[in-house]
Amino acid sequence: MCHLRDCSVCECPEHEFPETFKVPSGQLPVDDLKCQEGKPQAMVDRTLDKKAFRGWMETDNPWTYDDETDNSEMTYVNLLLNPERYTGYMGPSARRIWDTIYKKHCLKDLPGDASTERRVLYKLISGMHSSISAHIAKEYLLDEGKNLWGPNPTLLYERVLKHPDRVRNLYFTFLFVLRAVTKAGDYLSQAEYSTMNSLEDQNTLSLVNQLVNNKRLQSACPIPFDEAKLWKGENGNELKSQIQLQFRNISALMDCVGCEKCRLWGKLQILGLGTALKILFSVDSNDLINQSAQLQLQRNEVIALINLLSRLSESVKTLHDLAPVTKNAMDGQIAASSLQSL
Ligand SMILES: Cc1cc2nc3c(=O)[nH]c(=O)nc-3n(C[C@H](O)[C@H](O)[C@H](O)COP(=O)(O)OP(=O)(O)OC[C@H]3O[C@@H](n4cnc5c(N)ncnc54)[C@H](O)[C@@H]3O)c2cc1C
Repeated sequence: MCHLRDCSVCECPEHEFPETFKVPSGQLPVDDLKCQEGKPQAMVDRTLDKKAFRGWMETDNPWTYDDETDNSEMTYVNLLLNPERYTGYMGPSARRIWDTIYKKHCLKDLPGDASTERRVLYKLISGMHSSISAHIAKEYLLDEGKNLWGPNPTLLYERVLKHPDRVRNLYFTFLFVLRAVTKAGDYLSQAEYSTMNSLEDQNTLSLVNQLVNNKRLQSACPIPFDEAKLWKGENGNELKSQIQLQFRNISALMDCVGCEKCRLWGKLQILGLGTALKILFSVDSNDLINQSAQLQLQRNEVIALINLLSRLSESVKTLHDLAPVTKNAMDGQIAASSLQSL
């Protein structure tokens, strides 16, 4: 389905796996009574303290297809070595995935009276789609023989810039995810970023704090998205269950993406969106006291959320950087075709 080597994912060699993330084979789970010989005093005290972050949990996310907990088939990949860019994945297989998402899951051609919530789901998927297209356009294989990579402004124009709704949806998704990250700010700034590499871990924590406590960002965009307005209708809960099911189906569909690297980024970004949905719609915004107590995230969810925000913000920047170049290129093409038709 993909004709390029660039479609494959390079996994981290064994020695690069963070020690703390390794699951030793054959080890009994910590709460297995057999390994504590049935002694109650040997049980781990799991009382939760008042801090926002209370250790990594394996809590179910109602928005995602549940395979994000550690299992033996999981491996570690360095995302920096596997950038999201052009892979050559296209044609009927890729088209079928997008079509299934939009058509089967009733996201496209929404009737005029479709609920705001359904529109939100459509915009989130469309925004993520625009972002994927922007990354393909930013790093495109211009000459396969020479292995020459660079921007492809025409592709960006055709797939994103020419469609103002796709641009708007990218901004919408960016703001939605930004709101989720800032709402979970307390939790994220207390999470354990422990990989046994103390320098990297300190750096990660410092970067997370800079992001969630960024004064310029807070004043420029105090409430990027107001989630309190949703699910207020008569059938709010029923609608939420329906939309959760739709999103879970979309999340499961990511396993069918026939290009390894696209699947990696597709799954990661859908998990990031599912995490944003969980933060915004599983935590009561009015209950400030219990807000942090209600939130439980898995390590993979945090990784996916932050990476999704990074992808979306890079895509917004790509649009800004390439839009003028694109305009010149398109003006040139239009001028050339007008000359031809004279
Ligand atoms: C999950 C996933 C991840 C992928 N990741 C990569 C990748 O990393 N690298 C790579 O090279 N390819 C990737 N692909 C393939 C890529 O997205 C395209 O499918 C492929 O490049 C062919 O593009 P296309 O021009 O046929 O249009 P597509 O992007 O396939 O779009 C199909 C149709 O969807 C509609 N559409 C397009 N954009 C939007 C939007 N923003 N909002 C609403 N509707 C829209 C249009 O009707 C369009 O004709 C991925 C595909 C999937 C499903």
